[in-house]
Amino acid sequence: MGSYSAVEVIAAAVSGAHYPAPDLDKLDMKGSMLGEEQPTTSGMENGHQCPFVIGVAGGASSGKSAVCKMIIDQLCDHRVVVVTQESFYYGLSDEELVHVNDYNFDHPDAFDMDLLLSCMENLKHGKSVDIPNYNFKTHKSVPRARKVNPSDVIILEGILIFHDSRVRDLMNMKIFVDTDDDVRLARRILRDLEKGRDIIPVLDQYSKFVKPAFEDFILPTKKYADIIIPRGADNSVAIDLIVQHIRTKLGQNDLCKIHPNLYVIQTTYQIRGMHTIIRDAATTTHDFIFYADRLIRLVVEHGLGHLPFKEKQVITPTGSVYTGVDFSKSLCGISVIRSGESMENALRACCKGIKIGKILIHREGDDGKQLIYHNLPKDIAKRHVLLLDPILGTGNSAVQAISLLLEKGVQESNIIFLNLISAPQGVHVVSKRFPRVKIVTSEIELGLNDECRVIPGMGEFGDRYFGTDDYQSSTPFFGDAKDRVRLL
Ligand SMILES: Nc1ncnc2c1ncn2[C@@H]1O[C@H](COP(=O)(O)OP(=O)(O)O)[C@@H](O)[C@H]1O
Ligand SMILES: Nc1ccn([C@@H]2O[C@H](COP(=O)(O)O)[C@@H](O)[C@H]2O)c(=O)n1
Ligand SMILES: [Mg+2]
Repeated sequence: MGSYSAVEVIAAAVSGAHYPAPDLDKLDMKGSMLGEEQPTTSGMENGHQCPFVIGVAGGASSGKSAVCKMIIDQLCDHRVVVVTQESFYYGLSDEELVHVNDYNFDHPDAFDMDLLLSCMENLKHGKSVDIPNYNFKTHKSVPRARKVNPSDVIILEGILIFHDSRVRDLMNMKIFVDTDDDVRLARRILRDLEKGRDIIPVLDQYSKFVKPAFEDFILPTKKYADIIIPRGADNSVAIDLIVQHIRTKLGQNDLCKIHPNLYVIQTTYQIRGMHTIIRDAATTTHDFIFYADRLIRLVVEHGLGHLPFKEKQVITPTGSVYTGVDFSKSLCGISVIRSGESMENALRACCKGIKIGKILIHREGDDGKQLIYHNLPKDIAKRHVLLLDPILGTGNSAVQAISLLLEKGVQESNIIFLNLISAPQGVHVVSKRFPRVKIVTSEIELGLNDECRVIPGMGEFGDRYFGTDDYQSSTPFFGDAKDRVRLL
């Protein structure tokens, strides 16, 4: 079969859109092409900020490069660099070149992993590196190395990038692109024929080396993946979730460094999944309450972990001594009416019989706030206070509420402000004014829009939780929600 007709036949067999694979060796942050040295503009050298390292593994032609390109495109406001394992192929000796068809490019020994590791360690420590420039036609590294400067995100991509545990250990997130064998073979044939190779040696290489190496070395590394992406670049939902996770990590690291009293609970895909539901405008009141309650409970538990404790010993039913801790008893909750009231049940569920006071702050225009009502425990000055409000936006309500608590004699360091989402602006305002107040949140937002609303946000929390929003007003109320609405 001539190569032209083979291409035609195979092209017809490969379904779906054709994603032009970027030349990742030449691709750098924000999709720009490399070649020239990049300027280093971040605070890497001073104070060295550790980059977020993502490993992307998968069979040859599974779509690793296409997935990387999608991640880079979506992370457009962060500096991203891609390092491909292919750059670290050992060059072939003259002897090996004569028998190139017998050379196994899919075996772990084909790569100089020590050099890859040292480049990665330097990048992680904020140093620029020279990445070899491998040529697929000559099977040798060409002299002009690629200079790569440290970045916010480093993507390490390659068929066997999870094979070496030393390299795996450098990764903050491991992705395996899981694409059907036939699709990978079809894409590979197309790609190699386009490169000018002949079909017979391409198929020979596949059956002799590529397929066995996939089964023996690549597929067994799938177990190390944190995320497995079926269908590669076609799976935009998986890629969106990955990008959101990276954004959260990058954003929250910076903010937590600036504000040591900001605590963002460790994210998991459960937590991201719950956020996805409660942020979705189409979510019913019933589901909104259910998932908001689950998240609130996590935030409350985390907040309680910041309370002081005394060591306590107990005798277990086996007669042994268990040395544990005793919870702080001088505690109360204060909810900011009305959305903060949604957090009261979780607090009561965690702290039996806890006193909960209330503060009502009226919003005047976009940033003016007026305190119009409060009902606080009389002995509040002696207590640790868990201040409850699910959304920290501009920080104006929080400042009003915390100012009142301080007026009543509460010590600043005894206040823990619990919320579900925090805008960086609000965190700055509260932390600057009250540096000893702890803020515990489950996600940091992108920011505020022109109307001072949190984005991406989740809309008017109180309305969505108590079922009084227009969008969901026709939704029937269920159990707790109905009672809570009536209580208002
Ligand atoms: N989802 C997809 N649908 C169709 N073609 C794809 C898709 N993902 C990748 N391709 C094509 O398959 C080939 C191999 O993709 P690439 O991303 O380079 O894979 P890898 O980096 O894993 O070898 C490229 O020609 C690319 O255009
Ligand atoms: N000189 C070479 C070097 C490597 N290969 C093949 O490339 C594949 C890995 O690259 P992907 O982008 O597809 O992950 C691997 O299967 C090698 O066989 C080659 O053909 N020639
Ligand atoms: Mg590739």
